Amino acid sequence: MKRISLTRYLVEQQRVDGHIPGDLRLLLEVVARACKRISQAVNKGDLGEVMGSADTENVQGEVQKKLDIIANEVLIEANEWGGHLAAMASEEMDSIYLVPNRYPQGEYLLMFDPLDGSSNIDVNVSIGTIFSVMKKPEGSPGVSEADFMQPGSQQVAAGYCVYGPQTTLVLTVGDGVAMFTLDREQGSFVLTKEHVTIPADTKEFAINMSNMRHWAPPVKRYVDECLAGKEGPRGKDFNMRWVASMVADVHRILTRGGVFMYPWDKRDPDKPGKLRLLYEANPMGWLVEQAGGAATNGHGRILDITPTKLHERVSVILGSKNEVERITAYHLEAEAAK
Ligand SMILES: O=P(O)(O)OC[C@H]1O[C@](O)(COP(=O)(O)O)[C@@H](O)[C@@H]1O
Ligand SMILES: [Mg+2]
Ligand SMILES: [Mg+2]
Repeated sequence: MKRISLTRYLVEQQRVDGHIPGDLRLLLEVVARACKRISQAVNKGDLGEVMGSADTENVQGEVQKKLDIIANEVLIEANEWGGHLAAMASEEMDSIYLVPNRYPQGEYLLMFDPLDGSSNIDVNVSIGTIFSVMKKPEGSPGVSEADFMQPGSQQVAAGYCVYGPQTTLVLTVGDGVAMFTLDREQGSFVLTKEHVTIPADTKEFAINMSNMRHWAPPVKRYVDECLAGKEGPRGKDFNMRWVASMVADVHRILTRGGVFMYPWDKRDPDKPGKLRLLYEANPMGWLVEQAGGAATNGHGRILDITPTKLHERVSVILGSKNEVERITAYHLEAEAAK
């Protein structure tokens, strides 16, 4: 099979298909380079100074791991000087990061979860980086947090890099989903899957079952029906998986189908969900849609939500289309019955 590098794939997206402008291509190459560096740090594990807690908290009150901070710094350092970006936003930073004046200013906004699945770092289970790219709204002078308040449908690129047994970068620029495996000897990402497609039906669901007693009735109804198996209303047995790293759970769904849920629950009723809209739900939602799946918050399409704050949280249901539609219909039915 002909080896196609990420660089070549992106050049083809730019030149042959005209899908992306040159500066977006260069920006994506920089993000990929940063992911390679994060992958190296992850692989060092206990041999490097990368494991354990940093004994600090992020703006969301979560204890930061050393790797959360390292990954955040790697992404900023790699991206701030290239001239493609206006600003960045990250799970690990309270407010937006403006490209310093000493560097050329670009027109793109980059959002990222530098290290997703933090609780899995110390136990050597797959973790990853999630990213989303949008354009600064036209005509807006300077750059401010308001520029980031665009629905996910405005994304021009989105992806993640999963650091597992293999390091795999998964990308969409609106022309389907492609996967690139890191060839560690060559130091380059090589195209290993194109036109990724999620089957519309599945027999596998992913949810943190320990929260069952807190779920809303439509979520409980769906999972109860799955658990009832062949003898239940679905007439088939279901399997369950929960890695507790969204990147790894979504990667499985892009690879073999399934449905992933991190729904609203009544532990903290004012919080719409656990996952963040701008740098977790939006990029994953778009990837899943580009692979033929669906992504909703139980009520409507995630990509249609206009955010009101940088670290906005959202309820997430994504994956195989027919299952996501079923769970969303259960929510809408419950609402209509109120
Ligand atoms: O520990 P829980 O409740 O199962 O939550 C797991 C979820 O939290 C996350 O780890 C949140 O991401 P961060 O590690 O980036 O905060 C998701 O990746 C994952 O799906
Ligand atoms: Mg995360
Ligand atoms: Mg994180």
